[in-house]
Amino acid sequence: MTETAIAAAALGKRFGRRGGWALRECTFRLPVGRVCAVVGPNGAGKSTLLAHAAALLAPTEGSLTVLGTHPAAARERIAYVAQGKPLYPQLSVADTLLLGRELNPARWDASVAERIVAAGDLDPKARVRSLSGGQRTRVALALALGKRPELLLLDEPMADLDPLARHELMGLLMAEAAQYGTTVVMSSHVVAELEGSCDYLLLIGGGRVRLAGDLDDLLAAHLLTTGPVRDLDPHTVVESRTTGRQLTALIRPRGPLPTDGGATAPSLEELLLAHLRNPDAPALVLDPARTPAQEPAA
Ligand SMILES: Nc1ncnc2c1ncn2[C@@H]1O[C@H](COP(=O)(O)OP(=O)(O)OP(=O)(O)O)[C@@H](O)[C@H]1O
Repeated sequence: MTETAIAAAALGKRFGRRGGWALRECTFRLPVGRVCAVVGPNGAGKSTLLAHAAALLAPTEGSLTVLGTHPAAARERIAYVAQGKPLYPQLSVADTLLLGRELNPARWDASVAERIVAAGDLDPKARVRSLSGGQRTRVALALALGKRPELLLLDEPMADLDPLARHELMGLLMAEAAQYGTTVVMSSHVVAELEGSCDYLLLIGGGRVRLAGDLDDLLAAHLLTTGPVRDLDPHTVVESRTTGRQLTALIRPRGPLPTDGGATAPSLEELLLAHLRNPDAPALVLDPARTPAQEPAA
């Protein structure tokens, strides 16, 4: 079994010859068995990246391998829940699960799929077209998890679920992933949804990788410092703000810190917001094979 779930090397995608680049020079590696959050502003390229991993799009330049092979060759071992949760509207819930079984005869786990559907009080005879957005999400997740995938790709999976359903399905997702060692790659805008469930982070901005690596390593590579206004050299500054004579900054320390101020580890939200507010901050891509990882030149 391969150790790498997804490896991108200088991956670039351009829609049409004259279109802009949706992804550019994306290089990162996601080890298997991790729960990876894909984060970034609207239009950053998250869905485009997930669609490449699901073999629905081909790179314009560079390459992407999934579970050690070409994405198309890994299709059987992958489940993908796209943003619009496409399902057959005319099929009933029960027939949708039946189709899941027929399409995945060697892998299908009816018990998990039926458990997910039953927990939502869905009538198995109800047609998919009659379901609410959140109920459709539940069926799409049942179909995806019933496949017992090695890699589960979820594009904003929880967006239309109510808080209770979100909590329940995230818990179930994490339990399934832990039990079967499933790699989960999940795009989301909701930091609270990611905190406590994801252990790997991929932040994309403007089609480029801004942060990639083990979440704890990325958090440990940053410090939130406060103190008198000063030159922050030689540290890498992601964001700095001055209030009166006080300077607050999110930095990647390089060498000793000044002793006349405070420094705390940032939360995931502080890390993300600082990078989102400062799209020109240098990227940090940590190679999972190397610890401590080196920060590439900006
Ligand atoms: N089929 C397409 N044809 C042309 N341009 C596209 C197509 N799909 C995506 N794009 C463009 O590629 C860029 C990235 O889009 P993508 O949907 O991957 O972003 P995203 O990060 O998933 O955004 P959101 O958070 O809004 O879902 C955008 O500029 C978008 O307009």
